[in-house]
Amino acid sequence: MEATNPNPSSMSGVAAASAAELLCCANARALLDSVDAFLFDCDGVIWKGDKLIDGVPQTLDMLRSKGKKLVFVTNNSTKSRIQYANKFQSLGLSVNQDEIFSSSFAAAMYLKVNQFPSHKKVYVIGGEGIGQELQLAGFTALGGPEDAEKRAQWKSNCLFEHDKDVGAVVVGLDPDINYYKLQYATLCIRENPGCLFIATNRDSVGHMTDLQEWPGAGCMVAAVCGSTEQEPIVVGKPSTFMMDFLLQKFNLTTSRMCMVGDRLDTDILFGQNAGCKTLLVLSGVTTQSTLDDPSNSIKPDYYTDKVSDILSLLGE
Ligand SMILES: O=C(O)COP(=O)(O)O
Ligand SMILES: [Mg+2]
Repeated sequence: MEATNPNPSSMSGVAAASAAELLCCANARALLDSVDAFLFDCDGVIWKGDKLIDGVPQTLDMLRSKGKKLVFVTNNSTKSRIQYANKFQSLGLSVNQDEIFSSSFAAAMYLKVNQFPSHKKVYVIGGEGIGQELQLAGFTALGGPEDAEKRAQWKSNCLFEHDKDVGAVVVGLDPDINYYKLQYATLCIRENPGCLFIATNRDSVGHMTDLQEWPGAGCMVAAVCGSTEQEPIVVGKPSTFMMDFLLQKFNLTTSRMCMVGDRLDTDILFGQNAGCKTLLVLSGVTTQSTLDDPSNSIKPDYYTDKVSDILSLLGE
């Protein structure tokens, strides 16, 4: 089975030439006038864990009232699109499932567009969201939350069995990762001929709760890279794989879109890779000093503290 990396160049980093501009009244107005759609990252932009960031509902309402299309693109794979729609609703935001693009959905769509055979199975290191999206796409998922309590046994004359029909391993954020899952995924990738290794994303850390950052999917992916000595196909940001779905769904032009995110190496690079305008918010994992550090080559077009600055700067 052949499958290609959806966007190999995206991992190398694309440096924007000019320095980021602080968002102000004048450029906020110009930005609003020059785009038809805003793509929002979620963790660190819309919410932190289960806590909404101040001013988000009013800002989204204002943008919608001006006829802007709003789309939500998250690398957090723990939920499916249906589960995300419920989360938005529980936070008082009315967002349709069709407006949400999660890396869990991207993993299932990657298999679909690459015609992954339906008789093959997918082993998952990750949360419920990946399994749900795989099922909705007609695939059989193994592992995930079901293997949360399993223990690998080191006993002589005892072979760790794995399913030879697993044709892909998907690795995402998994708070219940364990040695059993690592052995399972490793055997599939190393021993099942042609088995794909797909990563939902490689974020180093994220605001899984409102008060602090936690290890992201990058560390789960790194564990499997370590044991298999293979590099994964990454379907989440900064790969533009999800962008293709988004553009198919909504009739949008990338140069008239603005990606709003809190990470440089995923969100801002994703926006730049696709040819969108980019706005970094400092309400998540990136600090002003990281942005300004001479070693940082990823410069957004604009930056500001938080999403609701758009509202206040426009005097709405
Ligand atoms: O939680 C993560 O790993 C990243 O999620 P985000 O893309 O919504 O910021
Ligand atoms: Mg984020």
